[in-house]
Amino acid sequence: MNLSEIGYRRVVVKLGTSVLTSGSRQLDKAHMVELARQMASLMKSGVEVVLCTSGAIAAGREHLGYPSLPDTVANKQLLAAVGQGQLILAWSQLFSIYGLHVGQMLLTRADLHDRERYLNARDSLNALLANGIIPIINENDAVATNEIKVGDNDNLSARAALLCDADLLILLTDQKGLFDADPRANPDAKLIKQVVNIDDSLRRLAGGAVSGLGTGGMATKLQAADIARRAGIEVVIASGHRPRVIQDAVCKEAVGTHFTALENPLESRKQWILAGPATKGKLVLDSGAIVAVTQKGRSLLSKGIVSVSGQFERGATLQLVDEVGREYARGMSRYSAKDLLAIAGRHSEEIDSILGYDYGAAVVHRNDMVVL
Ligand SMILES: Nc1ncnc2c1ncn2[C@@H]1O[C@H](COP(=O)(O)OP(=O)(O)O)[C@@H](O)[C@H]1O
Ligand SMILES: N[C@@H](CCC(=O)OP(=O)(O)O)C(=O)O
Repeated sequence: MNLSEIGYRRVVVKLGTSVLTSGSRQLDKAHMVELARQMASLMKSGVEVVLCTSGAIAAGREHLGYPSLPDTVANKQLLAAVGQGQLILAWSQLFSIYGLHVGQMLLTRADLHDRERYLNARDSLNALLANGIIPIINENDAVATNEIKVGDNDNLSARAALLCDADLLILLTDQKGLFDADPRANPDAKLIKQVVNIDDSLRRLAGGAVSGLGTGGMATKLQAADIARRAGIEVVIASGHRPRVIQDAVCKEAVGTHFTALENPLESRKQWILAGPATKGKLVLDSGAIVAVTQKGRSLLSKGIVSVSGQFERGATLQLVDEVGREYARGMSRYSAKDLLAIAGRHSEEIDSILGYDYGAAVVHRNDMVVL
């Protein structure tokens, strides 16, 4: 099957501890290599893959010989700190069999909420993918306190899917998908193949049960599915041990539980820009830039900026106005006010020599802009 005809460009695959350990106390490398093979084959067919992997705590326990440590946050951080190195080493070795490099990204909630860090994380992800390198994401457990923790990798993978503008999120676990009751407690539970609406009755089915080493159970997978499908991303929950599971999910075969996406991503991003944080400043555009932005669907370049007002950092939402103050568009700035004061009216190619760095030619990228 020709994957480009299927239409998925970018896929986030989340692997739970239950999949990586196959229910044992150690990383099941024989199984991990098979998952790496499937992901590598997608990359070679032109579908970009972002891997969100759990397993650091399990790998840390294994590496230290299963120490009997009290169940405290600090000890989990200790295990994650030891295990993350082992985990990324394993993935790096397994993907190298297929000629692929990996890049590690350890994130926390704080990185995804702060607009500047969000943009930086997004740029790193895109840079890795643009160079054919698989981004491997996990929560930065060793530094994350409860306030800044996402807390579970299901939610983290959904946020990563939004971050990289994926069109499919695959959550792999130790069950065939979402059942109408916890299959561990109810052997007669039935697989739900299609979900079009996530409501309280569905959330009740997800219960609170968690596999031996997992975090959150189906409840966090449903939260993740809801976040992703509201942003226009399709979601599949399936068994990480089903043969060809990743490839089949990408080929739209009936695999596990499929969640229909609600809206298209652009609409949802527009809503975020309009309903998100208050605007922090204004950019006055010249007439050419106004035509480019409002009629030609272009990004805003520094050349078309006449003046800058407000104090803001990279990532702030700004109003794009004309010389009499009429607002034409709103969008997220890739440069701070200080940077923009220096580069306004200048050609994009000069940015690096003026600032000593550059975040790309677009000051407000098309994808981060709403034309009013
Ligand atoms: N309705 C349900 N359908 C499927 N699994 C459920 C359901 N309710 C609870 N679960 C539990 O969720 C567990 C998977 O979550 P978790 O242990 O966090 O795995 P992972 O490590 O893959 O994230 C399953 O082993 C299962 O017992
Ligand atoms: N960040 C932790 C995993 C947290 C988590 O959500 O685990 P899981 O439910 O197995 O996906 C780790 O690497 O051990």
